[in-house]
Amino acid sequence: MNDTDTQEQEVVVQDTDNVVIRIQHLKKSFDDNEVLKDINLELHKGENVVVLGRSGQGKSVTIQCIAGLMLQDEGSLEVLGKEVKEMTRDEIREMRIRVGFLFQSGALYDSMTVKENLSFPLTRVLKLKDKQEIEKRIHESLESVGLEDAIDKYPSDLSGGMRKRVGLARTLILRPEIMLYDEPTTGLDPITSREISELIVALQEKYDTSSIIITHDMSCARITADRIVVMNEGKYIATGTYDELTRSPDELVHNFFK
Ligand SMILES: Nc1ncnc2c1ncn2[C@@H]1O[C@H](COP(=O)(O)OP(=O)(O)OP(=O)(O)O)[C@@H](O)[C@H]1O
Repeated sequence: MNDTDTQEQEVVVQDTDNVVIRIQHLKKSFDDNEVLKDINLELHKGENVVVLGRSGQGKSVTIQCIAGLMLQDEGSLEVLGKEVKEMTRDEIREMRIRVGFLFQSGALYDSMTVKENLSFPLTRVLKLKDKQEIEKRIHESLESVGLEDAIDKYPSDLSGGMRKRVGLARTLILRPEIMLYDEPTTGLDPITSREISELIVALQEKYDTSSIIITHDMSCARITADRIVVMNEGKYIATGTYDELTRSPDELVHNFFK
């Protein structure tokens, strides 16, 4: 092997280590509705990528494929070094612990208190039995979203922003390495939306997670994104920082930043 070969090999190894999600030529249709036509994306460790796109473009379908909730028709989707379609049931289960998914609704159980909502993933998913450990994790995760006082409340007693925070705490309690956010600020007023966006960044720094954030909220995109990809008609048509895309000559891209 000569010097050039060695250098090339080193570059490839570094790149692989750093990529936590790699999507190549992903395609997905529902009957004759071709939703994902050719999706390509690499999410690097510690990176926050925002996916922007008009309604119905397939942003949610993409993250549902990543989370193993939906199977693609074609293409490759590697999460934490493993091809999702080749994972066994146990591997999918393990992947869903390592990849946290925050749904638009926050998906809290209304009949349970905040504490019960948070202990649920610990006892059901992680099968933790140690009461002290469970209490410790619940307090830690509520503290990280600034909501320790809400521990005995029911979701119906909380504001929309507080419910989002509890949803975040419940996802983070499993200590995921990757976070998938489906429109985390939808339905919130601009100030609360800004607080949630800032919290996403603070938590990403605290727990060293990597994130994909789907949003229509340009303020959320500006605050959270290291990099933005713009999706249109089943493809990613542009990628760059918020500032770079603001200057894009492409009209479709530019329309988001007006
Ligand atoms: N399970 C499903 N069965 C059939 N069609 C589906 C299914 N899930 C999504 N679709 C279709 O895929 C397309 C993309 O939906 P998706 O929810 O991913 O869009 P989106 O870009 O996330 O939109 P929004 O921003 O409004 O949430 C839509 O036409 C939708 O009807």
